[in-house]
Amino acid sequence: MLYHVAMDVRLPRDLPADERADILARERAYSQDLQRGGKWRHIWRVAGQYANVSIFDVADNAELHDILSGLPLFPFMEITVTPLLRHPSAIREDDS
Ligand SMILES: O=C(O)CC1=CCC(=O)O1
Repeated sequence: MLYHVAMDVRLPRDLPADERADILARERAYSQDLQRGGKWRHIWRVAGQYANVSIFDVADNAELHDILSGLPLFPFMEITVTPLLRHPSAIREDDS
């Protein structure tokens, strides 16, 4: 199943710099591992915001929840999930 996931990052201003750097490094590694595995298909920065829009390709709601709740930044993000399905007018064969 495909999901559109919007993540808004809200890191506390008083988070110590070393903790911030550690969380961001772990977030990057976690995300890139899932991208290599094909479950995190796309990640886009939202211009002008500390936010991203991502497309996940996972088995079901439970797998998506496990992935999202495992994000090192999970405690510091507002996440909005929108399930997707193929549009009847779509012509690309590789987007479902
Ligand atoms: O910077 C972000 O948008 C948060 C994030 C999610 C995966 C990643 O590497 O950074």
